[in-house]
Amino acid sequence: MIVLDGVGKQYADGSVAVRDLSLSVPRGSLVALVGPSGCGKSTTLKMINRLIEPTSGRILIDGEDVTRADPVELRRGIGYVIQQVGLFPHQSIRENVTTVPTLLGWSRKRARARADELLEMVGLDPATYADRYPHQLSGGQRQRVGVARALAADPPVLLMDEPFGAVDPIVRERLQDEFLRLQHDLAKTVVFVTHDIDEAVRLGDRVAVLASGGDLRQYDSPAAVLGSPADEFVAEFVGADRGLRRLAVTPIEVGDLEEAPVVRRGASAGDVRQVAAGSDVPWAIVVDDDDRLAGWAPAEQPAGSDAMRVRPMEATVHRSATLKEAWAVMLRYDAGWVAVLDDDRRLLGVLTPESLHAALRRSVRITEPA
Ligand SMILES: Nc1ncnc2c1ncn2[C@@H]1O[C@H](COP(=O)(O)OP(=O)(O)OP(=O)(O)O)[C@@H](O)[C@H]1O
Repeated sequence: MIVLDGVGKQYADGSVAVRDLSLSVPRGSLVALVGPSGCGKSTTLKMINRLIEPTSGRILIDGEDVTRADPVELRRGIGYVIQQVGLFPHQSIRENVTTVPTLLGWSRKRARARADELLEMVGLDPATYADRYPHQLSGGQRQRVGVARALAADPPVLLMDEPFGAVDPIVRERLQDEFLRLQHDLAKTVVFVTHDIDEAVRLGDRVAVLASGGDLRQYDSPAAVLGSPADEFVAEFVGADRGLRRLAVTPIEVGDLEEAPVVRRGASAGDVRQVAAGSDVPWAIVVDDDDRLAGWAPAEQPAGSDAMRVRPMEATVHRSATLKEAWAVMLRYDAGWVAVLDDDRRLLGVLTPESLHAALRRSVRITEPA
């Protein structure tokens, strides 16, 4: 756990970058510091690893005051990833990744094995990339190396300063996804600086919105920052389209789902008509004997045959999807509803535009401050 306790930084010229910031970052969670340019995000981050010395307050990592620690020792326990990666141009990718392990006196063999493991982990095949030099990589690949290097000595804490800021939006999204997957497995304590609210709500377990001078205006879950901004500044910063953004950070919950009329595979056209008549939709979902989705059947079945006509069901999402993904699927298939499935493609229920709206409202009620 990282605790900032009344931390401040006044530069020698008298300018105050951070006035009085208190914030706790729970162990294993990712906190995104977000705010407009010049509000003190980078200064705050650099005070944690003492690239900048605070002029007031205390910073504790697992109860230990960082200002009492030896700065070099301290930095070895803290991974640091910055936008312009800062790879050494004349060293191979493998050598870059093993910088800290080498400083720590690891054997060549162990450091090499670790580098290969990490390159693999960030999606770079070591056989292809380990012996290349930084200029032989794309911007996105260099950022991955930056992440691998920061993780090399398996530090419990990671500080990331706009790490994906220098790449185009599509690569950035891919890097964010990859990083989320890594973080899911590694559960580092991460402080992540960005000026991009979308990135902050996508990655952060919690989001800290800062105004000029490191003034903490809201520190909350992404859904709460978007759904109930603490003041005008936060509302403006998260944007007028925050409602749309909320879709992306609100997961589907089984309680949000509606029940749909269901028939088993092998049912007759008459069964479909009967089941649909008992509900207010002109269709039924078809499942097999294990409740797995098999398709859907329109209530209007061809005349003259009692065999049920089943159509393939494409508008589906996994239960781990967000409301945004569900909405996108609904639009893509021009469907009035999507089926929500578990890992075994068993039907959990359906989501309609109405239930989607209700789910969004629910998410704000839950996260609204008491
Ligand atoms: N060495 C310095 N001397 C004086 N003032 C500084 C110094 N470094 C930063 N500042 C000022 O401190 C304030 C905070 O800077 P900081 O880099 O922390 O902002 P930031 O929120 O990370 O901004 P950005 O998103 O633009 O990187 C700014 O007003 C900046 O001009």
